[in-house]
Amino acid sequence: MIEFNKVSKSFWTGKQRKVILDRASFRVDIGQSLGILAPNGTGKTTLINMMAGLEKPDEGEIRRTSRISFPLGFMGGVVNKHTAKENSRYIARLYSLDPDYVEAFCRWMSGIKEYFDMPVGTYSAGMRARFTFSLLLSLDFDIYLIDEGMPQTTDAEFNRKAGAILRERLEKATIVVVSHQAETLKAFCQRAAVLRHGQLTMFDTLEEAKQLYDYEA
Ligand SMILES: Nc1ncnc2c1ncn2[C@@H]1O[C@H](COP(=O)(O)OP(=O)(O)OP(=O)(O)O)[C@@H](O)[C@H]1O
Repeated sequence: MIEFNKVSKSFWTGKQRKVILDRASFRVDIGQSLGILAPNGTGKTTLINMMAGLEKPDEGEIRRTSRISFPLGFMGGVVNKHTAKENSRYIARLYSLDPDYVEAFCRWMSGIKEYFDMPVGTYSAGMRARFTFSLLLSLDFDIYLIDEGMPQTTDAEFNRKAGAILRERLEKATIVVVSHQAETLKAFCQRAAVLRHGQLTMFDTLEEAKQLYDYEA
């Protein structure tokens, strides 16, 4: 479970205060995958980072009682001068998992072949996306946090494998996806919300959330 209790977050740009959350309260429950709609630049990444514990609120409290992932695509724990093999084994140890398993899973899932044994700094954007997505799925979380949907890769074999693994995970895990478009959220969420004016408004269906979102736009 992730619970935001009267959470406020804003940034001072030098000219104005950019409000992301204004005493917002809401909960993400296990078993209820949530899609959050928000226009670009309104705070999707900040919100996901706060859920992950990477950013602190200015005020209020965030309670996290489950195993919550880092955001998909977050490269904070990945060292560019090390290979995918080294990175995956190191991160496995951080999460007290078997390094052989995590390495083998990522090697198979990412499909980046000999690049798996080359420094991450030499990868194309697509290879990075495939590696970080594999890394996320190799670790066991109750809630997976995803910023703007799945990595866009042109590799059909990877997309097929990733889709299958994700569907399998969805049976057990909960996913929180933030996006500026409803289409991205369709495949994942049971509930939906709209981030606007510093509040997260919850809806039972994506269709209802989309109506408010489209109306505001
Ligand atoms: N550290 C910071 N200092 C000042 N402003 C910030 C900071 N971090 C984010 N912002 C501003 O806060 C707003 C929300 O940023 P955020 O990256 O969370 O939005 P987003 O919805 O994910 O954006 P995008 O869709 O463009 O990725 C933006 O206007 C951004 O410029």
